[in-house]
Amino acid sequence: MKIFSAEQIYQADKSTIQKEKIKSEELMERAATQLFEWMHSRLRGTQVKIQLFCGIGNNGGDGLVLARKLNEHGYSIKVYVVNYSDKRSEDFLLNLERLKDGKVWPDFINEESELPKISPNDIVVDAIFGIGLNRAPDEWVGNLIKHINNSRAFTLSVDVPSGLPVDRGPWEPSYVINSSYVLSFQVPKLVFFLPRTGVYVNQWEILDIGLDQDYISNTETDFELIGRPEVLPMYRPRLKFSHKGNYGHSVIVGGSYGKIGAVQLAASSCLSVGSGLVTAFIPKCGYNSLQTAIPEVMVLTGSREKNISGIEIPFEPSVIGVGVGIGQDDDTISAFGTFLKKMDSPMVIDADGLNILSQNPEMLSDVPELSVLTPHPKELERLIGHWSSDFEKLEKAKTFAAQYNLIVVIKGAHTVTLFNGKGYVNTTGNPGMATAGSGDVLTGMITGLIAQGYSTVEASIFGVYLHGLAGDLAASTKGYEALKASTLVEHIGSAFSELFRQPEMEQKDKS
Ligand SMILES: NC(=O)C1=CN([C@@H]2O[C@H](COP(=O)(O)OP(=O)(O)OC[C@H]3O[C@@H](n4cnc5c(N)ncnc54)[C@H](O)[C@@H]3O)[C@@H](O)[C@H]2O)[C@@H](O)CC1
Ligand SMILES: [K+]
Repeated sequence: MKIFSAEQIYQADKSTIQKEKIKSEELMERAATQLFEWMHSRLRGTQVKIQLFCGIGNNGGDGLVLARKLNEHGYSIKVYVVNYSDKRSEDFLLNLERLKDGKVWPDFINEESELPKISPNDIVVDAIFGIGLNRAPDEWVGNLIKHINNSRAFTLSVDVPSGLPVDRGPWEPSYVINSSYVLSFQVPKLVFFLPRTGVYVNQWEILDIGLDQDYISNTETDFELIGRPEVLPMYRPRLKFSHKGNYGHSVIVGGSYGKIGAVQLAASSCLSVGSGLVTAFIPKCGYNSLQTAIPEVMVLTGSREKNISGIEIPFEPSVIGVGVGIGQDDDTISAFGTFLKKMDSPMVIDADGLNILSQNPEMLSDVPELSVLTPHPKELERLIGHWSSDFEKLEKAKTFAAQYNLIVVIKGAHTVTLFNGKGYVNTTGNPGMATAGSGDVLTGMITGLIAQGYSTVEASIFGVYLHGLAGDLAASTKGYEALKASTLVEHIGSAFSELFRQPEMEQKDKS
């Protein structure tokens, strides 16, 4: 699903209005009807107190239309207009009159007003600011937002949490609504998925308000949300008359004394994702344990006992995954540098492989083009330097990826794969996956997909999605805390099956 910028959303809005020859107030009515139906289907007339806080723009207008509909259906409502400016939008004013026609008189809140009482049992509708926010809210509006957050009431945000800009970080982090649920119009917003801004969004859902489909499908976006519909077409089915030679020979280079497990995890996940053959290249100390742990994996060792000091692979591998558990011994660093110079087909680089690159940036130009780098935030910072917001991080990482023609996979709650100026935002995974070895599994999976003929960018997007899905399936039986990286590997098979599972038909109760 495409992730639009605020500007593109306004454009989609305009294009819908022109094409359908409707007025903007009709689009607002349509949007707010969706909001109302969402609430009504859940509340079914329950007499809970609903407090609606509406700004003076179109987000506030949506709130007023919702208030009118809730009132018409007998809900117990209280409407506040957060009067932060006298530049009221036309559709806001129109709907204010319509609300009054229904005998609902909103209270106007301004700088001097007392903060209204909100009980934890109330429902708050947050329609103060939408995507039009373009500067920090005034202090008194910020205080109202803090007051709503402190109330612990269930807070339903219209389109976006108020105070959260969609194309940058917030000016003042405490002046943003902590939403229990965001009902966002038509398209998801990038800020929902980034670590510093996603914290304001507990749950979100998209409401389809019928914006112009031609505009949506013909418009290129900088970011895309990756779910099942996006990865399914990437899947390459295994053929009946195929043999292991059709699915590539992966090599995992890594390991050092005490860190052979990293290679074990990467190699076994590489096999489980379907690589035809897997060879591990490790220092001698890991030979017995690795051969014993995974009989399917072939093992080559270097000349040293505890670390890698030279990398010789006596055949032409389909792809190489390098760096897991490799350590940063001086000889390992120079062996890695020589290896990069020698190789010209893309590889997957992780962990200490990345740390070596950040400490020896001259090696970056030897990394084969279209290789995949899989940093977690600390490793990324070592590579590209410090950032002050998620947006700056993404820009810097994009520039870095473009400079060396690489794919950069920024690991996190919503892993973002960056390639060719575009970001692919993953939707699978859970906090149980924040555990030792989880990244080694991802490296093995991406490597194993490349071995089978997936392009390096597809392998990254698909691998990240499957890795998260395996984690979600593992968490459904193990919970978060007990989830180990090896459990992830065990669930790779079910993750593939899950991709093709048809949603169960709803059973109709005939009794
Ligand atoms: N295309 C869509 O998706 C639709 C959008 N609609 C709604 O329209 C919203 C956008 O409406 P608007 O463009 O009117 O903007 P907002 O309602 O988000 O903000 C209102 C106005 O306040 C001003 N403002 C911005 N920051 C401020 C600040 N810190 N202090 C004081 N004033 C500030 C700006 O002039 C802004 O236009 C969306 O979020 C959505 O809720 C819906 O009505 C219908 C369709
Ligand atoms: K809002």
